[in-house]
Amino acid sequence: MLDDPGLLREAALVGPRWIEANGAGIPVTNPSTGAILGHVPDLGPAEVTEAIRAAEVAQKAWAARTAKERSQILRRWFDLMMTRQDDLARILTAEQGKPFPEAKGEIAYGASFIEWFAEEARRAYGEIVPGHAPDKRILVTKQPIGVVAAITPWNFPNAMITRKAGPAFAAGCAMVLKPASETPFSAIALAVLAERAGLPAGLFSVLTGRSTVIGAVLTASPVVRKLTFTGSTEVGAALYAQCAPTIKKLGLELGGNAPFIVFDDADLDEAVEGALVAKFRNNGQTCVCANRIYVQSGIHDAFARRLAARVARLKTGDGFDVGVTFGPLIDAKAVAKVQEHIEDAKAKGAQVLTGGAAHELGGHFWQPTVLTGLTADMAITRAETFGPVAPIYRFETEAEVIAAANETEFGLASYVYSRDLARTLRVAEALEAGMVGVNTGLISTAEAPFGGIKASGLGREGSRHGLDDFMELKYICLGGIQ
Ligand SMILES: NC(=O)C1=CN([C@@H]2O[C@H](COP(=O)(O)OP(=O)(O)OC[C@H]3O[C@@H](n4cnc5c(N)ncnc54)[C@H](OP(=O)(O)O)[C@@H]3O)[C@@H](O)[C@H]2O)C=CC1
Ligand SMILES: O=C(O)[C@H](O)CS(=O)(=O)O
Repeated sequence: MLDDPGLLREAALVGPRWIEANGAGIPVTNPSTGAILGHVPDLGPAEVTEAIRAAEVAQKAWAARTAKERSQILRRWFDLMMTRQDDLARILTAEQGKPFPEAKGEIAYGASFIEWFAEEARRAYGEIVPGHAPDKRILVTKQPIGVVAAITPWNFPNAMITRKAGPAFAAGCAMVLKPASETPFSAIALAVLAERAGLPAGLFSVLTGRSTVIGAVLTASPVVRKLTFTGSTEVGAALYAQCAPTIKKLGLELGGNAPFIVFDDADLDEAVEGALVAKFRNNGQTCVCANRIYVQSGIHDAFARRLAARVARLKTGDGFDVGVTFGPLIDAKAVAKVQEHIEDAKAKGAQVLTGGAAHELGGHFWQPTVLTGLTADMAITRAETFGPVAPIYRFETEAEVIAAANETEFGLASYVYSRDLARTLRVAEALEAGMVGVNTGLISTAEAPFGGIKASGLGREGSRHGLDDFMELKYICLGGIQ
């Protein structure tokens, strides 16, 4: 099914060498059909150590190259990703389930981070600061952190890797990556293309196997100077603690519980379209998804009716079928969590406007659902659903909805719809979140700093700030200048 079959490798990359699964190891299944797509090796501590050592050697030579050379290789990697966009999307849909057009969109989004940091690579400027004494001069330079470990999730199996690999390689770092067990083939295909682009051997490893085994070696190694993780807050906190003894720099992109706020004066059609994107992109399996939809009383009923009608017209099915908007959820555990949130809400008084039950296709498919009559005491209010459920809450005043929106341990994304400029700025400034979408439900782009506060994480990915997260400032004090 691929134009370039060499992109689908049942193997892991350990430093310069590929280790084949040879039909054994960890099976990778298609969440839509349950079919086994292939296997990847179940690597142990020895291979992780080998990858770290290879990274340490390769990183020094890589950092010694000019920024322009690093930029040119990253640019070639971007070009190869876009040339093979369809194949990368086919692999992604097969192992993650999202509809093929949406998978193609992720490849373009993921590639945009390599393109962006190919450009940023040549902008790691330092400073010369006026000295504090006549005979002193102050130089401030930037140097790569060194060997970086990355651990990434299954929901964006391409973009969550390139959002880290782009700045890491641009800065002059090496990367040892452990992708999610559900979606390793997207990561392996990226490594195949990186080799073709000229990324030096040993600079980029892709390790497959048990996450606790690989994570234990990565977090304990003093050679690994940074851990960059995207995934749940629970795992992020555990990794944070595991990194403490070696004082690593950390990048944590964790869970979310985004409020989506619609005021009476909002454009109704725009707010409904924005809610559709913010809630249902990737079947709701996105950390920036609208997890709570607050609608002011005056527009509440019209908004709820419109959103439910819009959702009910969309198609659920296999990601390769034409016209499908909603693919499967990633696994049975995800389906159970969606069902649990809906049943708890209904038991506490919520009403189902559309959906609300498993899809007739069975398996990991769920009917896209819109609920009204939600209240603060429900499980869906406190926890991230990570599925196609739109819970609508009614509110009266601005003060009330800001308090409700901020009543969460998370602080990643948030959204506000209003045509009152003063109000949108007041609310955007008051929301406890790293990112705010104003009259839009789609905010993620390589040009902007992506990240959260509170239990949603540390650091930013993308933008001109993203490169600094992979660099160290070095202060050089020149004395004796008479
Ligand atoms: N802030 C953001 O940008 C994003 C946040 N997320 C959050 O992630 C969650 C869903 O993704 P999900 O993949 O289930 O998250 P998990 O945290 O379960 O897994 C993420 C990654 O961590 C690995 N992992 C799990 N446990 C350990 C461990 N003890 N040591 C080392 N590695 C470990 C997993 O490996 P394995 O697959 O082998 O278990 C996977 O590669 C949601 O909460 C979502 O909000 C997801 C994407 C983006
Ligand atoms: O939720 C995630 O995994 C991503 O951060 C989603 S996004 O970058 O496409 O918004």
